[in-house]
Amino acid sequence: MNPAHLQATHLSGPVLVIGTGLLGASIGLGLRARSVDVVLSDPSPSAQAVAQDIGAGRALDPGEELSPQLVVVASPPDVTARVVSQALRDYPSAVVVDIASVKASVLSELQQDPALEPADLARYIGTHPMAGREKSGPVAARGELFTSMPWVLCPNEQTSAVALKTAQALAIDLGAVVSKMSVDEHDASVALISHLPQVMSSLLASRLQDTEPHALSLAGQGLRDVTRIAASDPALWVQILGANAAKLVKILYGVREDLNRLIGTLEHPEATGARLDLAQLISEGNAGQARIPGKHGAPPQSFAWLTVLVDDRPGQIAQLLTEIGEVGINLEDLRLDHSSGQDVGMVEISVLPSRRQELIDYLDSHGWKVLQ
Ligand SMILES: NC(=O)C1=CN([C@@H]2O[C@H](COP(=O)(O)OP(=O)(O)OC[C@H]3O[C@@H](n4cnc5c(N)ncnc54)[C@H](O)[C@@H]3O)[C@@H](O)[C@H]2O)C=CC1
Ligand SMILES: O=C(O)C(=O)Cc1ccc(O)cc1
Repeated sequence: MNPAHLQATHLSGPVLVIGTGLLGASIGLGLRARSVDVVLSDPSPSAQAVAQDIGAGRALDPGEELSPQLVVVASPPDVTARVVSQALRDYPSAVVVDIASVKASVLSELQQDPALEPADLARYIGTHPMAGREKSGPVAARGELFTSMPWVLCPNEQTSAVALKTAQALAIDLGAVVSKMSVDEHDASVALISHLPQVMSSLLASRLQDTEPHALSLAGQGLRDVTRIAASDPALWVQILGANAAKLVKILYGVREDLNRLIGTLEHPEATGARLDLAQLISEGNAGQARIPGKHGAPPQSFAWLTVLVDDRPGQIAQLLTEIGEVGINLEDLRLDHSSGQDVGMVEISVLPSRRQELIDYLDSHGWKVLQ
């Protein structure tokens, strides 16, 4: 559901970002690129200093009385309600948003906070940018993190039109695609779309801990695809999974059933119907995967991949991208890989299927080695 009835506006600032880790510093960088005045605050002096050094915003000037248009709380989920509550009281004319990965627990803590009046909650709106990385801290921050990524707004019953509009302006200024949901709809959705992938990735990657190096040396892109987020921060995920346990466990009951069925099939692979069961498993996966939307929330789009071999020396990839730009073909996605033990890199490129052959012919004729 898109809040299309709300006219898009931009932030005027100042914006105070509390919590200057990966997300807070990325928001600061993105807003600074639009020349919005961003003030940073973090209880960790090093997180604050790094965020300032990378250009995500400035410190409060000594003696400055800040009156922010917007406060963005980007702290860990378990302290988020407390930080929001303090911000609502410290800045009585500001809109306050948080970006924590879970929404119902934060709202319920705020609704039970005796220090807040119902009117305070009119200036608060929970939000969640569905963009991040498996790394944390401001060093990993990127101003473009939110470009074309979903950003969910979860207004509460009291949220004012101004608060909703200001949160929408934040997401739009950072290039995100805005949608609106209740906190329960949000938490049920992310249990499947974000929290299940995290636990499945962690479960799978944990199997690799004691694997022999000769087996690991065979690792290809498939394993990398499904284990990237297994490198995520345990401290953050303990909080996310704990806060959304009830919604996630319902999905895991279904996964357990499917897993039991698969184990039963594989224990007797020659039994009648076993092959059909396996085909069904893979086909059902095909059907689910095909439903994942493309960029900008567009309908699922399958792109065609090709692989280009490049020498492992500086400037090669930049040169390749420049040449692809010159032929006017839009890159939909890009992955880099290295052949173990060789001085070559592999650049995997995805483009619209209708442009794939044209790009292969162009790159071939310009001396690139294309693997099809
Ligand atoms: N990591 C990700 O990919 C995503 C994270 N989020 C949410 O964004 C929020 C921040 O996550 P990250 O930036 O990844 O974490 P991070 O660990 O990189 O940064 C968190 C920052 O909050 C600061 N902090 C700790 N206690 C605080 C307090 N009481 N008051 C103010 N700041 C405090 C820390 O010093 C740290 O600099 C979390 O609520 C998370 O659920 C949302 C979308 C994606
Ligand atoms: O790294 C990725 O691809 C992620 O999906 C990261 C992420 C982590 C937590 C969120 O609440 C949202 C996104």
